Amino acid sequence: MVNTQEIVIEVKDLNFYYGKSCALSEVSMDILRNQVTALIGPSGCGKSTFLRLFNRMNDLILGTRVEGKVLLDGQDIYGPDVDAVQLRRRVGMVFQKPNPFPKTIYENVAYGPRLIGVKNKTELDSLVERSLKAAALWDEVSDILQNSALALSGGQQQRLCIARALAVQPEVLLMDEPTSALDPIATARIEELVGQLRESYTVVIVTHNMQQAARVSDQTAFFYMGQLVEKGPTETIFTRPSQQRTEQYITGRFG
Ligand SMILES: Nc1ncnc2c1ncn2[C@@H]1O[C@H](COP(=O)(O)OP(=O)(O)OP(=O)(O)O)[C@@H](O)[C@H]1O
Repeated sequence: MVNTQEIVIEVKDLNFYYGKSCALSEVSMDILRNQVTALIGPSGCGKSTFLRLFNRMNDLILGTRVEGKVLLDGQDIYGPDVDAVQLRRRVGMVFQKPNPFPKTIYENVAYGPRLIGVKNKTELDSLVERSLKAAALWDEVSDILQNSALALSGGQQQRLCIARALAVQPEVLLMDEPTSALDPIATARIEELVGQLRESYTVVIVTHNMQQAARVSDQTAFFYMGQLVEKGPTETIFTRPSQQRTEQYITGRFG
């Protein structure tokens, strides 16, 4: 039985800067294992910046600076001895627009495992199958694994990107508006998939769509102008938020 109150990521007194501009201020938050946490808030409030802290993607942007701590399983991921490439194996990411490599479906999923040294064909085949099954794509592609990934539909490409992220067996999966480029049917499939992923992974998802946050997440965090206004069980945030600003946002009074 999974302990759903176990903390996987702990953020403490975090400030984040793009040059001199402070994008996140004094944020402290726990992310619970095997739960889906949604990050919501108006455009520019810092959701994506916050998400990208967890796999140090912001490091790739020149002039950025982090103060405070981000602990993954108790280890400071901004510590001097942390290898960001290793970290990104443990904390996978899926982006707004599906971005498969211009390779076969099989190669897209096998890419990560190959990079970390999996060479055995049987082992690779089984990892590819397992990852595609976990991403709810196997039934649609098992006969066409050698076809180009670019020939798949947008929704299938996004599930392939999820399979690619899962293939290196991460602990945490970050999703930055993963359905914003998809039609309603493809969106519904990804939402259903997110619900299944929580059984094996911890998911943190940025979404502009409040109905989506309400449908898929266990926990919701509301950000406003670089600050965490409040975070709690999704049902509570959407029915009895403790802050007036949260209520105004979720009832559509500002966006
Ligand atoms: N690469 C960057 N360089 C400088 N400032 C940035 C950069 N990326 C984001 N910002 C600024 O940081 C703040 C937070 O941006 P962020 O993209 O995290 O917000 P967001 O809530 O995800 O917005 P959206 O919902 O529009 O994607 C904004 O003021 C934005 O202009």
